[in-house]
Amino acid sequence: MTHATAITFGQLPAIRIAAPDGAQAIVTLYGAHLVSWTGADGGERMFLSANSALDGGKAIRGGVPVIFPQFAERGAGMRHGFARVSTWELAASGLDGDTAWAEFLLAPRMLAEPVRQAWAHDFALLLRVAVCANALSMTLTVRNAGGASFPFSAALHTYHLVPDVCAVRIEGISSDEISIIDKLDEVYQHVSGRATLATGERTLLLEQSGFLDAVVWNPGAADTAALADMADDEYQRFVCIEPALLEPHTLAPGETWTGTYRVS
Ligand SMILES: O=P(O)(O)OC[C@H]1O[C@@H](O)[C@H](O)[C@@H](O)[C@@H]1O
Repeated sequence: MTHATAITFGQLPAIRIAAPDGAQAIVTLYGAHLVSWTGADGGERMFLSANSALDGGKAIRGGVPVIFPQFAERGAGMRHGFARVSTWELAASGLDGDTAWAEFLLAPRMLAEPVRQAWAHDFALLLRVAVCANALSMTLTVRNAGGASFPFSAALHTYHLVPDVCAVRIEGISSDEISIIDKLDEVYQHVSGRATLATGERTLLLEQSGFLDAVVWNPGAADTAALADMADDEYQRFVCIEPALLEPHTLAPGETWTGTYRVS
């Protein structure tokens, strides 16, 4: 099996990244959206809603949406930014030892015209996705390719698959252990960058750098009922823990910012 294969996921062109040990990830070019991650042990680790659009008409509900250049409604632009609803390109792929990886690129020339006009900055976004054994690494790089500074926020909005959200325990993000009783939508600023997620099935180590903050989200029953792209009981099967850079970071011309994230 080659390490990066072009496939179709739903109706979307996608890349399957496969390591020799069996670890795999699938990333759609729409959004550079990781929609599946299986460890070498074969277990799926990402939630994807059964009701998600997979046709490029609406952001995918599940997996790892790339949030850029705006978080949620903290700004005048598109909710959670345009990166998750834009079509990226596969820039490169390879195998480093046992690790299979692929890099995805988004640049202004690839944006829909109204989107490009609404955020008229010259940038390059690069997302590197790598898998090996039971670890997933994602690195997001933002480069200012233009002549003027711009501010941005970013996040990797990870939907971790869990057997039962009530059994979830998260440590290392807040001074108290986090559990989910009902709806939770909480921002944690300046986190340590090292946390654990006990899913009830396994304990994952979550490591982040560059991303200074974390957001924990589960919509609970009431908000899920209002989400057209999520089945009513699906909130029970995921928790979002999102490495995030919430306070807009200003990049000068020629500068780059890098956020790293590893789940193992
Ligand atoms: O429905 P969206 O745009 O994908 O957003 C989902 C959630 O994303 C989270 O990051 C926000 O904190 C929530 O407030 C929001 O509801």
